[in-house]
Amino acid sequence: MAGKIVVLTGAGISAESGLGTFRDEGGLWAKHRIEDVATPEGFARDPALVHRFYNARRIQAAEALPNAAHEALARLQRDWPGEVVIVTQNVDGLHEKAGATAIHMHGELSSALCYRCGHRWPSPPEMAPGEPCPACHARAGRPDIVWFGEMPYHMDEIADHLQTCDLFASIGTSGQVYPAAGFVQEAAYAGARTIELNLADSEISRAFEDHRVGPASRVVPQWVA
Ligand SMILES: CC(C)NC(=O)[C@H](Cc1c[nH]c2ccccc12)NC(=O)[C@H](CCCC/N=C(/NCCC(=O)O)S[C@H]1O[C@H](COP(=O)(O)OP(=O)(O)OC[C@H]2O[C@@H](n3cnc4c(N)ncnc43)[C@H](O)[C@@H]2O)[C@@H](O)[C@H]1O)NC(=O)OCc1ccccc1
Repeated sequence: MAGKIVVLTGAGISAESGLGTFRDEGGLWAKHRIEDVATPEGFARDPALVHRFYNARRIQAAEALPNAAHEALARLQRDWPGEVVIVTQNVDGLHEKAGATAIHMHGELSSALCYRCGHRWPSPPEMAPGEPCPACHARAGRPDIVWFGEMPYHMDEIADHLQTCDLFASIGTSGQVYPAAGFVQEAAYAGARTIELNLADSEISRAFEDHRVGPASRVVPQWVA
């Protein structure tokens, strides 16, 4: 019986598609204060600033194309005789553009959320403060993104997959943000083999049995083949 594979992806898998990572040279967090643009407190303080930040990323992501790493994972998900679950920290839609399905634990740029009634709807390219909710009509629209201090999405489903996978792979993530950075321990503890594919060592490289170092567009297709 072919094993079950869980693949965790981070910003590094989309870097070669032209979408900046967070912590690398000239990354998003070098240009923006996390407290201002990626916390509920920052949104309450200055929603216009937060919308500008996500509007720019939403337009960039809409124009971006998946690279060979996204395509290789879509192929693996299609052709592997066992189950392949992609859990992504990314808010871009590049896994889906490559034909794969992914669990978005930190939300999606293409979705808007009403913080009054919880309704979700396809986000307009540009959101503005007081975005009206099409369900309750409150002017309470926000980017459907998990900010720091907020509970990530689909955590129960993800926990089940980590408990039942035979192989856990991590691609393009620095391992600095929890709970995602703790997934390798959960999977290893449940008996899974573990592999990290990254451009450089991460905060959690020691937790992995196997490593492939290099750009995702090269090492992921090689690993899948
Ligand atoms: C800074 C850190 C210490 N803080 C946290 O972890 C906090 C607090 C916290 C919780 N538990 C803890 C335990 C210890 C310490 C702190 C905490 N966590 C939270 O607040 C989380 C919510 C965190 C989510 C925040 N939102 C994001 N993103 C959406 C926004 C947006 O996109 O704007 S986080 C964001 O940063 C994270 C890290 O980014 P990466 O994707 O890894 O990117 P990065 O730039 O860092 O690294 C890129 C990597 O790629 C590599 N690379 C570059 N180019 C390539 C290339 N070409 N090929 C291959 N690899 C490449 C580089 O070498 C590098 O390694 C990702 O998750 C990403 O989504 N919520 C929460 O904990 O809720 C309660 C809770 C309680 C119980 C159980 C569950 C929950």
